Amino acid sequence: MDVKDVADRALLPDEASITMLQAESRSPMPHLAIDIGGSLIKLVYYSRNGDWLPEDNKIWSSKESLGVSNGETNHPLSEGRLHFAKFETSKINDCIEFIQSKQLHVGGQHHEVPSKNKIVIKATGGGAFKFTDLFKEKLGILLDKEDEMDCLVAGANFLLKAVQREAFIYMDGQKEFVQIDHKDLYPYLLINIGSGVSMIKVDGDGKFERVSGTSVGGGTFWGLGRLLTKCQSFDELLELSRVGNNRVIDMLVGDIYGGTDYAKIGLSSTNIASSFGKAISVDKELEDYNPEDISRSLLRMISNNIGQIAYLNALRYGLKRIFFGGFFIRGHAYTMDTISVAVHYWSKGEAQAMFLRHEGFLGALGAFTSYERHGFDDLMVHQLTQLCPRRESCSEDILHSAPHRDVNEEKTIDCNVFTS
Ligand SMILES: Nc1ncnc2c1ncn2[C@@H]1O[C@H](COP(=O)(O)OP(=O)(O)OP(=O)(O)O)[C@@H](O)[C@H]1O
Ligand SMILES: CC(C)(CO)[C@@H](O)C(=O)NCCC(=O)O
Repeated sequence: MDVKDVADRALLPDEASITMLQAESRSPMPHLAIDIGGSLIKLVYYSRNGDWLPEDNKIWSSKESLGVSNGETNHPLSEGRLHFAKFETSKINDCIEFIQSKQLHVGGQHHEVPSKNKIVIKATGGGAFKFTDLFKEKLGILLDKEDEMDCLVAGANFLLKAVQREAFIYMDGQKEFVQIDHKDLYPYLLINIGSGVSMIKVDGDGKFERVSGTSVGGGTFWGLGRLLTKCQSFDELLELSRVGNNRVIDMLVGDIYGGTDYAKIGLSSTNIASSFGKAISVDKELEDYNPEDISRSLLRMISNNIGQIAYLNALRYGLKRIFFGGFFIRGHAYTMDTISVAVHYWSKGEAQAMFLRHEGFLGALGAFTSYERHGFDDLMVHQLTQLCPRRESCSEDILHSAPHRDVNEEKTIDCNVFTS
C-alpha cells in the first residue's frame, strides 16, 4: 500500500452526520469557536445548508423518534455543517482576514453582551489570552475564554460519542475504525500532541485530570527539523521523513553489539539503541547527512518517546485505551505507526493506541460545544449517534485548495439541527 496514499486519506474526513438538538427554543446555533495554540490556530464554525426549507419540504422529526422522549411536539430539522480550518499562529492576520471575509465574527450574532452589543466568541488555547486585544481591535469581538484542558476533553468526548468512524487503530499500514461503546468509553487516556504534549486521564464528561505532559512534542519536531534540514514548511519536513532512513543516523543495538541481538534483555540488533547516536561521528557534519534521514530519525525519536510516556501513564492508572490527538499526528502514516508500535511494544500488546480523524480540532470543538445555548447533553448525543447512518463515502470541502493541502484546508461534518 502506498504510504502517501494512506497518509492523505487519513486526513480526509469521511462524511459524517451529527444530529444536534438545541436546548433553548429559537436560539440560533453558535457560529464560531477558536483555539489559538502555540503553533496553530484552529477554527470550528457552523453553516446552515441554505435557508429553512419551505413548510412542505421540511424534514419533520420528533425527539421521541430519537429516543429522547419528553412529550414535546415535533420539530423541523435543519441541515448544516461544521467546518474546520487552521492557520499558523504566526500568520494570525490571515486568520483574522478569513473570519472577516466569511463574516464569521458577525454571523449568528450569538452570545451578545446585552448593553454593549459586542459579540463574544468562545476561545481557548494560550492565544485566547495573548491575542485578546488584537481580536477586539481588528474584529471588534470579545474572546470568551474557555480552559484549554476542559475543551480538549469536551472535544474528544464529543467526537467519540457523536461522530461515526472517528477513532481508528493504525497497524501495519492499515487503518481500522473502532466502534465506540458509549457505556464503556471511560476511563481513557487522552494524549494531545500539539507544540507540547498533554496527557489527560478522562473519567467522564468534564471529569478528568491532566496526569502528565512533555515539552518534547510537535514544536520540537518542527523546530529542530527546520533548523537541521532547512525545510520551509511542516508538511515538507513530514514528506521528507517518508523516504528517509533513520538507521543512517540512529545508533542501533547491532552497531554496538557487532551486528547481533542483545537477546537476553529482549533487544534485537535493529532496535534503536540511541537516537541520533551515529551523529557523534567526528567524520561527519550536518551537511553530510540527508535531510530525509534526519527528518525520519527525528520523527521516530519524538513519536517513540511520546508513545512510551503515554503507555507508562496508562500503566500508572490502569488504562487500556489511549487516544492520540493534536496536529503533530497530521494523519501521517509513519507517525501513527511509530506511536502504535511503541504502545504495543511497551505494553506487551496489552494497550492500544487509537487515533482521531479530527485530531487537531479537539480544543476548538470543545470550545464550540461549550456555548450554553447549544444545549445538547450527554443523553442526546448518546441517542443521536444511533441515528447516524454508517456512510462509506468520503467528502471534503477544501476552501483554499492546494496540491498538498496547505494550512488553510477545511474539513466539514454534516449536522442536522432541530429548531422549535
Ligand atoms: N502546517 C503546520 N504548521 C505548523 N505546524 C504544524 C502544521 N501541521 C501540523 N503541525 C504540527 O502540529 C503541531 C501543533 O499542533 P496543535 O495545533 O495541535 O498544537 P498547538 O495548539 O499549536 O500547541 P499547544 O497546544 O502546545 O499550544 C506543530 O507543533 C507541528 O508539529
Ligand atoms: C503548555 C501547553 C498546555 C499549551 O498548550 C502545552 O504546550 C503542553 O502541554 N506542554 C507540555 C508542558 C509540560 O507538561 O511539560
